[in-house]
Amino acid sequence: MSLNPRLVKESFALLEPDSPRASAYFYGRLFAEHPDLRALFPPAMDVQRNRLFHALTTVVWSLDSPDALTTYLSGLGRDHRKFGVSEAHYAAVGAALLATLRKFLGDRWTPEIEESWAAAYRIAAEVMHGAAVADALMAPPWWIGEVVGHERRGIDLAVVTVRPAQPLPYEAGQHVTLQVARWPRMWRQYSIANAPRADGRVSFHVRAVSGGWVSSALVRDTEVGHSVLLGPAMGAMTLARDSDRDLLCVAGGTGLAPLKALVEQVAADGGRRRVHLVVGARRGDDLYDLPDLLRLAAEQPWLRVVPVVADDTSYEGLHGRVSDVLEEIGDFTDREAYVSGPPEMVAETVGRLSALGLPPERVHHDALHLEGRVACPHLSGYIGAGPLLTPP
Ligand SMILES: NC(=O)C1=CN([C@@H]2O[C@H](COP(=O)(O)OP(=O)(O)OC[C@H]3O[C@@H](n4cnc5c(N)ncnc54)[C@H](O)[C@@H]3O)[C@@H](O)[C@H]2O)C=CC1
Repeated sequence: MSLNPRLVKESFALLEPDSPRASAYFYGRLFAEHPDLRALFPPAMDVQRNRLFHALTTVVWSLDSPDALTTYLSGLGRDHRKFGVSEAHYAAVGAALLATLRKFLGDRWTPEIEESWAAAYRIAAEVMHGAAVADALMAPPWWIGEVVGHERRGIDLAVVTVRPAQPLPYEAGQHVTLQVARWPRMWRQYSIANAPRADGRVSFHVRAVSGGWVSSALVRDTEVGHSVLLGPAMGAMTLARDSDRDLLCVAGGTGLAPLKALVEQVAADGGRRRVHLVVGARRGDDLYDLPDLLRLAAEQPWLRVVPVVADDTSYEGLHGRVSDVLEEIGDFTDREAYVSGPPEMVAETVGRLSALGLPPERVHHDALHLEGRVACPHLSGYIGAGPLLTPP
């Protein structure tokens, strides 16, 4: 069986307009044929449905970038260990996926397209399963963590610090999935907001969003001493090892978390790169971490923090959306850029940086999609709840 990336992409583009119905059909068929698999997923499947298509989009559009695809799928495979996914599950998901594509493409489905999808799926499943097997030799499927800090920084925002019971390996800029005792099987993604610390503690910036069960529980019902579960670290928005360029970090809201981790990493590496950290918020009082950032900037001559507020005329400082003020702040064309925040803000900022002349390989982003947020089709990343494509 051979893989033709063009056929996979073209046929997937035909399916995209029908993605909500196709996703519902996929899960319906999967659970009808394998009722035992239902127990791996959370009771509410809304986030899950987006998640499947987001992951498929990432895989399909990365078919021509084998390294990025392998990194993504390996992370996914390691992450799926926490669901107790087995090799047989991969086969069940593969069959349901092909059945879904066949049904929704109708007479546009050809034996060549089927062959290409089967090959793509087989390769993806092998990478995910292989990474999971290798990971099982050295790491647990999930980590138990004790909440050791809980700071309310606003009506709907908290900085939550957790100490994992065992060492949790990660790099600055990565994210993990997190589960609270109150909502079993409901995993949500959060970036770790600090560079690795000697005592292993990890901090998260959490905004309680409407309809966000896990984020609300973390902000409103979590106290020091509570336990949470953490999945393995994932994501490629880490410091580019082969570059010593100065950095431009552009944050929107709690998207600040991974960028703060990168800033701390630059400090841990000796502060040899200049960093401009542009921090966007809707209102002045949404700049929930500004005192800490300004303290860091006062200590570190290589760091400049630029707060920007979009919707608050009483704010005494720079006004606008982060994507619109970059040119005013400086010329960043020779820098390595990192962008994190709401999907629309990431898309706008990435577009603006490209228009300003930054080549795409120097613009890093890792669109996270937390509860209640809609995926931005051309950005990579994946949503975290139950198993995804569960495994192939
Ligand atoms: N908590 C975490 O660990 C992480 C969160 N994120 C994402 O960051 C986002 C944070 O949400 P909130 O704190 O509620 O932020 P928010 O919705 O209050 O927005 C923050 C900033 O983004 C700007 N913005 C919004 N829409 C824009 C657009 N279309 N173009 C340009 N700028 C725009 C706003 O002007 C503001 O400066 C969420 O989407 C979350 O998924 C991303 C990475 C990590």
